[in-house]
Amino acid sequence: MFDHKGELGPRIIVALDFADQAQALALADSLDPSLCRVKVGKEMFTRFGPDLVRQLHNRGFEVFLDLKFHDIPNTTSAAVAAAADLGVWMVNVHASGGETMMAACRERLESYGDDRPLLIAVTVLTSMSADDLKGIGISESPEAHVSRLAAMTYNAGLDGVVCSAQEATMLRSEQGERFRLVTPGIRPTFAAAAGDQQRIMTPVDALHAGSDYLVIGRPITQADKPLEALEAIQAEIQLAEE
Ligand SMILES: O=c1ccn([C@@H]2O[C@H](COP(=O)(O)O)[C@@H](O)[C@H]2O)c(=O)[nH]1
Repeated sequence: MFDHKGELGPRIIVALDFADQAQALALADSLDPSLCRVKVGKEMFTRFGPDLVRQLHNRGFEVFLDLKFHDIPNTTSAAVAAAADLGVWMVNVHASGGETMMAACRERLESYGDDRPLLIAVTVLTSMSADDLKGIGISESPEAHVSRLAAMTYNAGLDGVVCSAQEATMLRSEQGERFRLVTPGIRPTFAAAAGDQQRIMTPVDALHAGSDYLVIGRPITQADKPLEALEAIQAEIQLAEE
C-alpha cells in the first residue's frame, strides 16, 4: 500500500480547475513537477477528457484523477480500471458508496500490481458543515461521520481517504501511519478567502496534524504568480519543519 509510484514525493497537489485547457496547461508549464503533483477534477475531465491527463503526463506530472466515483460496484470498479489504464497516480471513489463497492474497486486493481494507482475514498466533503450533514439526514458530527467512513475505507483495503485536515490527527491515530490522508480545504496564511470551503486549515497546521498530501487549488491557481504562491507555501512548510 505504501511502496509504489514515488510515495511520498511532493506533498502538494495543485487542483487544476479551469474552463480553459490552454490556461490550465500554461499554469502547469509554470509549475515544477518535482515540487508538486496536479489534480484533474470533474470540470476539466468533463470538458477535455483523458487527453488532458495525457498532456499532463507528457509534462512529467503525476495526476490525481479526482472524479469521486459513486455507483454500483460493477460500474465503479470498471471506472477505476479505466483510470488505471490511463496511468494516473491516484483515483478516488465516494466512501458513502459502501464497503462492498470499495472492495470491488480495490480487487479490480489487483491485476495492475505495483502499477496500480493509489485508491482512496472521499469521506465528508470539506465544503460541508455539521448543518449540511443534518440537511441530508446525518445527525452525527462531521468528525464522527468521517471516522465511520474512514473505518469502512480501511476495511475495504483502500490506501486512504480524502478528509479535512481537521480530522487528520483523529484518523492518524485510528487508522495508523500507512493510511494516506489527502486533505483539500487548505488555506495558506496569505490566502484570506475560504470561498466555499468550511473545514479548512493552513498547510503547516495540516502537515502537523498528520496530512500526507495537501490539495490546494485557488490559493495557487488564482494567484497573480502561481509559481510564487506555490513556493511561498513550500517556504512556510520548510520554515515550520526547521
Ligand atoms: O472534500 C473535498 C474533496 C475534493 N475537493 C476538491 O479539492 C479542490 C480544492 O480547491 P480549492 O480551490 O483549494 O478550494 C477542488 O478541486 C475540489 O473539487 C475539495 O475541495 N473537498
